[in-house]
Parts: sequence; structure tokens; C-alpha cells
Amino acid sequence: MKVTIVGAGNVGATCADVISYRGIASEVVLVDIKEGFAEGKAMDIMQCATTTVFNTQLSGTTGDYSKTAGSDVVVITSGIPRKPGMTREELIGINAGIVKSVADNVLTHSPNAIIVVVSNPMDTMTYLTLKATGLPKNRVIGMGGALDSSRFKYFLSKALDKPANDVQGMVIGGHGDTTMIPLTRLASYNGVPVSNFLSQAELDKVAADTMVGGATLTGLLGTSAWYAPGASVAYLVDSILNDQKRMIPCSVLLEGEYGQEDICMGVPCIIGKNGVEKIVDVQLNDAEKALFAKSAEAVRNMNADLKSVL
Ligand SMILES: NC(=O)C1=CN([C@@H]2O[C@H](COP(=O)(O)OP(=O)(O)OC[C@H]3O[C@@H](n4cnc5c(N)ncnc54)[C@H](O)[C@@H]3O)[C@@H](O)[C@H]2O)C=CC1
Ligand SMILES: O=C([O-])CC(=O)C(=O)O
Repeated sequence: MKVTIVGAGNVGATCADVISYRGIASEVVLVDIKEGFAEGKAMDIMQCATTTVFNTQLSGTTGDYSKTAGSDVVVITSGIPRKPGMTREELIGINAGIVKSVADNVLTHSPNAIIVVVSNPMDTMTYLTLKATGLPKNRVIGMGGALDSSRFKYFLSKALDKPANDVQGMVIGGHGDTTMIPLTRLASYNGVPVSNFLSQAELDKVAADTMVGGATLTGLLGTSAWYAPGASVAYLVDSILNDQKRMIPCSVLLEGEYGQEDICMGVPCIIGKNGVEKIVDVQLNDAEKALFAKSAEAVRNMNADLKSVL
């Protein structure tokens, strides 16, 4: 199975690294626009093959998309990340043009690929990719909810003082500082509702910390995060390539689901070899429905800015 990752920067290279050492794909091609950068990242990761023990074949190219031909999955991480104090939405001006041209290039050589969109503002970039390529909706998947959910579980585990892998939880809605919806009502500690252990004030703090999880890391690091983002993309790619049919919140085209039309937003999806195989309809309560509608309004306003590129 072959994966192309466009953008060999922090997130793209971390994703390639995780895919390799976990043996998720047999071949990974990194593409970047910066001369020699993807080649260098691929060589550096390949030199781990005998110490972390993997057989994945990695290569890099500066913009030669013929090397990506026949990819099963293409991950788009190309574009700029935010700096402290910025929102993801402020990246649209530069990233929209990059994502659109990259999507065209990859499809020329891999017409059957499933595309995973990572570049921010991710929900809008996913919508752009879908509209610009005309691909069926099962083949364009925005990655955000997997990451936001892993952060949610991290903050829950800290509040509970229990291992993160014993915590279940999900974040839906937009992948933005104010648009994410951590579903605290449905989160559990090994199947027991977390409200059995945490007060409403503690749960509210977990939700608030989750929503600004990316901004907090950007403030600490000076650029946005990459370890958890790269690993989250690899987790999603694994479910596609190995047909695991995991339920993962992803940004996908909604056509009436969750009361929304013509918008890509985070909802729980079954992810398998066909990409998005099913959107799972979770019964939200009235407060959650209102948050989802508000989140959709913000994402829709952002999508309106795509008029110049679409
Ligand atoms: N959806 C999500 O959950 C997350 C999204 N992101 C987003 O992912 C994107 C990448 O973030 P980082 O890897 O940290 O940035 P980075 O700056 O480390 O890497 C981006 C790479 O894209 C390359 N690039 C730019 N234009 C290109 C083009 N036309 N073709 C090929 N390569 C091109 C750059 O040369 C650079 O190496 C950002 O937009 C960031 O906001 C980051 C983390 C999580
Ligand atoms: O915060 C950012 O800009 C990058 C991102 O999407 C995340 O880490 O969640």
C-alpha cells in the first residue's frame, strides 16, 4: 500500500515516521516545495529502519508528482502553520491556493486515491478539496476530530488521574478554538460516565482546555503542534489502508446529517478501505444540537471566503 504525504514539514514528516515504524504502509512518498527538504526527511527517517526496525520504503521529492503515482492515500499537510496569537482561520489566504493546486497535482497521478486533508483551516480546506476536485464525498476526509479527541482524553485522564487509554471520549464540530464540541456527557472511564468522578466545573475545564489545546501548544512551541497531529493522521490512514472500520470523528460532507447541508464538519465516521463508509448518527441533546448549529455557522462563514479560489 502506498501513501503520499504532501508537505514534509513538522506534521507531514511525523506522520511519515509513525506510518513507517508502525508498518502501516509498504511505501511512503514525501513531497515538498522546498528544494531537497522531502528527500532529506525521507533519508533521515529511513536511517531509523534498522534501529526502530521497519520495512516501509520512504522516498522524498521536490515537487515531482510522477513519483506519487498509484497512491492509495494522499495526505495534504502543505501550507503554513499558525504562530502564537493567531487563529487557524487566519491561514486561509495562503493555504487555500496551496491545497487546491496540490489536490489537482496528486489526482493527476493517483486518480483513485483517498485524500486526507490536514492543512488549516481544516474544515474549510476539506470543503475546498471536495468542491475543487469533484471527488465523491467518501474520498475526502478532514483530520481534526481524531486529534481533538486524543487531546480531550488526555485532559480527562489528567482530571481523573487515570491512564488515558482507560478513557473514552469524542470531539465533534469544527476544528477551531471556538467551534469544537467535546462531548463530555458521553465520555467515560472504562464505560462509567465521567460525571460519576468529575464535577461539572471540572468537566467544563476539561472541555475548555481541549478546545484551546492547539492554541496552548502553539503558544508554548512558537509554531503549531506536530507529534499528536502526525500520529492522529497515521491512525486515520491505518484505519483506511487496513480496513479497520474504526469510528473516528472526521470532517466530512454533511447532506442533512446533524441538521446540516453543504458543509464539511467533524462527525463520527466509520473509516475503512473506502474512506468514509458511514456517518454515525449520535443523538445529541438540545444544548449539543445548539452548539453544533453555532459551530456550523462559523465554518460556513469561513467557507464563504473560498469564493476567490473556487
Ligand atoms: N488538522 C489538524 O489537526 C492540524 C493541522 N495542522 C496544519 O497543517 C499544516 C502544516 O503544519 P506543519 O507541518 O506544522 O507546518 P510546516 O511549516 O512544518 O510544514 C509545511 C510544509 O509544507 C510545505 N509546502 C508549502 N507549500 C507547498 C506546496 N505548494 N507543495 C508542497 N509543499 C508545500 C512547506 O515547504 C513546509 O515544509 C498547517 O496548515 C497547520 O495549521 C497542523 C496540526 C494539526
Ligand atoms: O493549532 C493549530 O494551529 C494546529 C492544529 O490544528 C492543532 O494542533 O490542533
